[in-house]
Amino acid sequence: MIKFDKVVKRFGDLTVLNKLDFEVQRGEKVSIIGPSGSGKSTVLRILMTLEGIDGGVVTVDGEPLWHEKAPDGTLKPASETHLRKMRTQLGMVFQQFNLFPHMTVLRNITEAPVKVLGLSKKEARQRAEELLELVGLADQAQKYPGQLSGGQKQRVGIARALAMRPNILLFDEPTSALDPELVGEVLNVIRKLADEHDLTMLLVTHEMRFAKEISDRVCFFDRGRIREEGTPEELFTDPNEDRTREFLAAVLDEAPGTTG
Ligand SMILES: Nc1ncnc2c1ncn2[C@@H]1O[C@H](COP(=O)(O)OP(=O)(O)OP(=O)(O)O)[C@@H](O)[C@H]1O
Repeated sequence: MIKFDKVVKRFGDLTVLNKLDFEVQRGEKVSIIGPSGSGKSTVLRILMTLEGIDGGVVTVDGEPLWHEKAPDGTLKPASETHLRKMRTQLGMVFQQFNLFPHMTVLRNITEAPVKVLGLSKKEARQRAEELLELVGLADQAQKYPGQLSGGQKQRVGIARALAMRPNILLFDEPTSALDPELVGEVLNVIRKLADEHDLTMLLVTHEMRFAKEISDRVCFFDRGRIREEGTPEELFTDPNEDRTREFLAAVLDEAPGTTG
């Protein structure tokens, strides 16, 4: 469903992704863990077409994301039309929620389906109401984001991403801006999605216990490459690489209550 083939990403002199090879199968739930600055969020931002690439090819559901096939079969840089089309396959849940503060919860969720997918207001509203039910916020539709707790805002963020019916859902540290007592309610919603839907999910997280619980596979990122990957049992219980072991020891030591 997702393939990074020798992908290079630079910011000025800094090479953030260094010929990254990475794949996610359809329906797979994959977590990315790793030290700060290792390029985890950049992978999601590239998929969301928020950042371009400097080398290699990214493929989503068999089609190049940042390229288009020319008539002679070669790849040329993607047009805005191609990017817009590809973008509809992906939804993203952001660390800082990114809700529109001047719109009600309902409008936050209906806006893109109406504007981008061309749904009627009625259809979009019906879809939004179902999703608010799913995330446990059916009674908050007319509130503004400023009237909600962080956990509620993030659940709206999840409903908003799902309203576009993406095939792939990306989570960028969805609980790291939340007070500890609000983390659980957001993780419960993500857990429910993982259990009940065949969405492909890619999650960047510092919640080690959660990554262990919901992932089919965990990838340890270090300096723009996958240093080690495996099932949660393999990676958390018996990592092969010293670097993985050091990282896990440090994070598990730092916050045993949330990461253990
Ligand atoms: N727009 C940008 N301009 C310049 N440098 C950037 C930009 N975005 C990210 N970087 C740098 O790229 C590197 C990787 O960033 P990225 O956000 O992908 O890391 P990360 O692994 O998600 O880290 P964290 O866990 O702290 O969020 C960092 O050194 C960051 O400072």
